[in-house]
Amino acid sequence: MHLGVIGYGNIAQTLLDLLSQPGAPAVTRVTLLVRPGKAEAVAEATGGSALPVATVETAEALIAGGPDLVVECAGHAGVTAHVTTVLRAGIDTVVVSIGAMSDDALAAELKAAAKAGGARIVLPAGAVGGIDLLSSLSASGPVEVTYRGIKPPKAWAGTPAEAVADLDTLDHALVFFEGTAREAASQFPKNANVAATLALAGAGLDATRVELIADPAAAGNIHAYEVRSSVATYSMKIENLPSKGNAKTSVSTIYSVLREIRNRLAVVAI
Ligand SMILES: NC(=O)C1=CN([C@@H]2O[C@H](COP(=O)(O)OP(=O)(O)OC[C@H]3O[C@@H](n4cnc5c(N)ncnc54)[C@H](OP(=O)(O)O)[C@@H]3O)[C@@H](O)[C@H]2O)C=CC1
Ligand SMILES: O=C([O-])CC(=O)C(=O)O
Repeated sequence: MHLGVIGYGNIAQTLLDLLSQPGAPAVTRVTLLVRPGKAEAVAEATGGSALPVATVETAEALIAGGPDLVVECAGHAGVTAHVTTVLRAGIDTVVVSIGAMSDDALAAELKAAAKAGGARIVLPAGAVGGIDLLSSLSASGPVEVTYRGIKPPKAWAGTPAEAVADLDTLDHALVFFEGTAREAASQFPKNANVAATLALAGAGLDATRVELIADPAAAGNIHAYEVRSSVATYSMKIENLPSKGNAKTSVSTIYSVLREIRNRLAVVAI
């Protein structure tokens, strides 16, 4: 597989490492799409990689190389800037920054581009689990979903949480946001992609209730949610290890991307 990757931050860097390990999915080369002016530095940084890595600065250059699959891990701005072009070129794209789909106009544009190009938008489970069951249940009738995203205070740095609390001195768990998944995804683009994932799999962006919590005692990034439907009721709590390179992003997100790649190449997809 020739893999295209949009962004070269925490997720992309670790993904490249994982793809270079023995037993990794059979990705034979990678093209990275980075911000204008950064290609040379990134090419230097990836020079020692076990995989051949090319670095480009435009979506046009990315698609010209003919990748078999593209993974977006460049935040909501990266989705807006590049994914439409990739989909219109007929290349399936794994969109990690799922919260970008909470913008109805952008979501419609992405879907239209995918349809025109004959490509698919793949939304990975990311840092959460149970999306298969939730998506299945949503076909059975109404589902009720309540989600709580709990992270240590430092993971909320640079977000509107700072207006509500002093994150450096917070000594108790604080619910600083209550609202819908759509509101959470747009106000916390680096922290509430899970809320959007649950919403898109289940009750929708305006019906999925979300609480966001800063908790100095949190054991990592915690995603907890309850689902009620006529067919099944379940609850889930995931305690995720934060990434070394970005405390906001759980390591499991990167393995979820790896799973999407593995399933594209495997005889048995699971
Ligand atoms: N679905 C899920 O469960 C999860 C989703 N996410 C999403 O994944 C995103 C990436 O996470 P992570 O890797 O940890 O974040 P990082 O901030 O470490 O990396 C993002 C990278 O994307 C680059 N970038 C931004 N805009 C563009 C652009 N227009 N073109 C090319 N590159 C661009 C950034 O460059 P620069 O530094 O120059 O801005 C940065 O290097 C998060 O922002 C979040 O939206 C994260 C965790 C879980
Ligand atoms: O990685 C995580 O734990 C979740 C996350 O940042 C998000 O939902 O955007």
